[in-house]
Amino acid sequence: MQGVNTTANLIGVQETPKAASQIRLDFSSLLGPLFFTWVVQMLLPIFLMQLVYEKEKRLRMMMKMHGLGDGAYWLVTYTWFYALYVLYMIVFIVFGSLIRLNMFIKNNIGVQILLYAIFGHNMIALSFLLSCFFSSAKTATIFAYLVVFGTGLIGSLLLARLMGAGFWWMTIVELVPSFSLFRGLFELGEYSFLAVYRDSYGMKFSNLSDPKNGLVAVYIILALEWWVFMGLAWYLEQVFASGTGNRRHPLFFLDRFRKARHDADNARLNIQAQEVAPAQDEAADVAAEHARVSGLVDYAGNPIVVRDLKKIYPGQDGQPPKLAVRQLNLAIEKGECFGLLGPNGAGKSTSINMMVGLLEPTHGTALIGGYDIRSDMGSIYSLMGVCPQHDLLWETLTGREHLTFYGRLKGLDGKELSDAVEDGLRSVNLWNGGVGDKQAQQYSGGMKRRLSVAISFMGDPLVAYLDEPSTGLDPASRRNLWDVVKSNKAGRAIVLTTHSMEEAETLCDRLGIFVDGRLVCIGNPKEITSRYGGYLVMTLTVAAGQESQARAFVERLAPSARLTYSVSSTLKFELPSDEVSLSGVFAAMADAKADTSAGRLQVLDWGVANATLEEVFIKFARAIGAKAGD
Ligand SMILES: Nc1ncnc2c1ncn2[C@@H]1O[C@H](COP(=O)(O)OP(=O)(O)OP(=O)(O)O)[C@@H](O)[C@H]1O
Repeated sequence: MQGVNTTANLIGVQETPKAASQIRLDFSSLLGPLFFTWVVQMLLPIFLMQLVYEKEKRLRMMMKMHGLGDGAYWLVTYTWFYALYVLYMIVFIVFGSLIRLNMFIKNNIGVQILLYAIFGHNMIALSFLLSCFFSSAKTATIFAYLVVFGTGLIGSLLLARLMGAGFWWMTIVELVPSFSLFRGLFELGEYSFLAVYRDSYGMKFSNLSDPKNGLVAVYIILALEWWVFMGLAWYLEQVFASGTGNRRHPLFFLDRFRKARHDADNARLNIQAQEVAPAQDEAADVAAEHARVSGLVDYAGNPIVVRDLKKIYPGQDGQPPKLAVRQLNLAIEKGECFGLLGPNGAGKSTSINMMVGLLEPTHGTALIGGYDIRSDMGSIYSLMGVCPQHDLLWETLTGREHLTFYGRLKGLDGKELSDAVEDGLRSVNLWNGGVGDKQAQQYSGGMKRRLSVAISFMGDPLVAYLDEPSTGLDPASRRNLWDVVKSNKAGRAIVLTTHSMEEAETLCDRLGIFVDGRLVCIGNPKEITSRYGGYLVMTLTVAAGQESQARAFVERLAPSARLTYSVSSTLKFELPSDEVSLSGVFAAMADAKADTSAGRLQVLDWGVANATLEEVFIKFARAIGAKAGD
């Protein structure tokens, strides 16, 4: 009986029915930590994607070359990210409170805001840090989503139980910021759950000192990590330099102490490089330019003065050091467009990269607007514009937005800025029909190229570098672009690299042909062709069957003439200039036409010209190729 009575007592509900009551189970408090860990971290993939995208597309480098220093970039990006995060969190908290989720309304709002505020800083710092390890925005985004969802699930399925037990080593687990966030949300959830159950208030500031409340540790961990992450991110960005420019030595912060060692390294490289590449004499025109540069005292009329610039890449895998630029001396005046020509691998990009601050010279320097590239790049960036070989554009920004952005970097503002943007769009034919207001991803290759050229002239820079500006353009677009360059020559120095001789002849006041790391000739296009061509090109069309007679005729004019082309009765010869002059050819042709004898050479058509720039270029490239093959 006793037993029955006990059972009856235990199931007393059956004996004396209990009054109906509401079940106070709060699901937002129980499941909240999982969902809220996901929601609060949802901006992490977006931040990381933007940071990696700007490195991947080399936009960081482009911004740097237009004057946006690393410090300013970090400050602007950080502030923008945090503003976005604050807005997002306001919506999150207001929405949660409006739908009366207990985690939001039972806990003190200050306690919650403090957690979200510190976590926001930590998350942005983490994005900067993670961005150092990725070179693809897609991979980085996928990774970040895995972190967001993975940490939420691990927290909910595994850690929640251990957190309640108060193990000391949970603090180590919480060094992972997402788990810290989870712990913080877990504590808020616990307090609000109990508050609902007891019909009381949730967590207040006074509860932070509760022995089992892990929120204080979370605050401290997140705040300390924020600084550690920022410091690490800054350091790794300098050392990895993935898409941001120069890669620095891991001990770069000891530069002052390393300088002597650094100079010794450069001196050693110099000696090694000289061993592999003996010095060669300069051509007369290159020597004259060298002497001109040495004699320059006032740089005002020469926005670019390059003195003894040399670049040696350290040898890798047992290879000797690579002497990429041997000794460049060059001065470019205001209003001058200087063309750098040369075969692939000649050292053009290396030279330009040193001038724009992307590479450190091994020896020598360049003065841009009077500022030294070794020490004053900050001042130089505001004086220069760059049109890189590949268009570095934000796919989702319009042409107008690009020009506005780069105009601002150059210090333009208000009406001056809007006028410069309008002029820029008009000058490159991106104004009509509202093309300038379309996103760059909708532009054709030619339009993107024209936009890149407009960017390089934004803010009226003293120096503009155009790296193969017309590559990939159709003939009409190319001519259009040439007009843009021509109309922007006044008042500035332009350095242009190109593989198109036509472009070089049309745009450049002077040219330098770069071969194997050195200038082999310098002068205006006409001078170069007449000086280095060294031969005339003669084309002759004669009556059928008179080909050998035509050859004999030309050999009488110039015994060393070389037949370069022959199709039916049309023949093309190279005549050495020291054997015959242009007037000599004209006189000989007049005699041949005046000849009325039987069996005379019947010339149906003929022409003679100096060698072209292309022929001179090929001659230099071949000479070096032959030397390399020796
Ligand atoms: N980081 C590097 N390390 C070692 N060697 C390099 C490095 N960058 C370039 N080089 C070498 O230096 C030489 C000059 O290269 P550079 O890119 O300046 O030539 P370029 O004239 O610009 O060629 P292109 O017309 O193809 O752009 C080449 O032999 C190249 O292989």
